[in-house]
Amino acid sequence: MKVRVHATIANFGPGFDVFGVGVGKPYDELSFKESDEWMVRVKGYQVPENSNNIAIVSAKALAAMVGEETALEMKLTKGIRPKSGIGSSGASSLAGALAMAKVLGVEDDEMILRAAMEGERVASGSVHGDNVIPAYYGDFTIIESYEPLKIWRIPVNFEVVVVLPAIEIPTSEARKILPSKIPRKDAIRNLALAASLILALKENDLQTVGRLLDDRIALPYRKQLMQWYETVREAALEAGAYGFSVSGSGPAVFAIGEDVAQIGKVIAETFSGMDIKADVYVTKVGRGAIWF
Ligand SMILES: Nc1ncnc2c1ncn2[C@@H]1O[C@H](COP(=O)(O)OP(=O)(O)O)[C@@H](O)[C@H]1O
Ligand SMILES: N[C@@H](CCOP(=O)(O)O)C(=O)O
Repeated sequence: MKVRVHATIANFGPGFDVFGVGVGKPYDELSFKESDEWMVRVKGYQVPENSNNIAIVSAKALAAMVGEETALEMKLTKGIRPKSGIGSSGASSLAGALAMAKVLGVEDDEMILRAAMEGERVASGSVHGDNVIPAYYGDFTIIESYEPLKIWRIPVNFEVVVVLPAIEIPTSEARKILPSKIPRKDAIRNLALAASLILALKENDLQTVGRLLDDRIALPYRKQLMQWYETVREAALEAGAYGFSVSGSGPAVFAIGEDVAQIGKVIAETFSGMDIKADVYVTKVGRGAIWF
């Protein structure tokens, strides 16, 4: 049995820790079977091949929730680079939870998601569901609350380009640098951007969605980790992007527009001009986890 879990764009502009959406590539794939002892083998990007692998962490969390001590033998094909900003830890966490759910016959969405978030807790030092939740559903998701877990879903299916520069930004580091308080005017601005973006999304008005891809909660502070941000953003907009922003905690960036392939090419060329190699993923949003 195999499960494929796609990358995600968390935050999606003004929705820090609340908005997220699944994208078609890259993705992790996990094959698994019940076993007498825990084992994970990894191909692709290197992550731990022991109990520190968060696919094991979340699989164990799900088994514990139902009082089982089942172990799995897993083979992880790691297609999403860690410390990328496109939900690498979230994808593997969800894959592990889904694997255990399949073996134990658990179909409760909330249980699977909460188990997956335990993997995120280990990877990033805090529980945030804005990778695992959109990775599960694929839809554009809005997390209203965690207790109780209340999620709003907006089906989406538009083109996006994700560009991943050869830079690493651990999510944990990108969260540590955030202030515990922000100016009221910035909170109000983000409220306005987020509410307006949801309405534009519901109307499939992508030009307006693009215009609203700003953020005053995390981006102003994280730019210190991405000195290149404004240069790349300007190049994307000049290439015709409706909007551009950082994916998750970065360094991956994304853009929407008429010709996302051309926009992605220009973004990669801009990085290249700074001697930074970048991978370009021209894909679509709205891709959730799939069994095959
Ligand atoms: N299966 C896994 N997939 C991704 N990261 C893993 C996995 N197992 C352990 N890790 C560790 O979790 C951390 C994930 O880093 P993080 O910055 O959260 O990635 P991302 O921002 O891409 O989600 C890394 O230190 C990585 O080595
Ligand atoms: N809301 C989180 C999202 C982290 O996403 P990742 O893909 O960088 O792990 C944050 O901004 O810290």
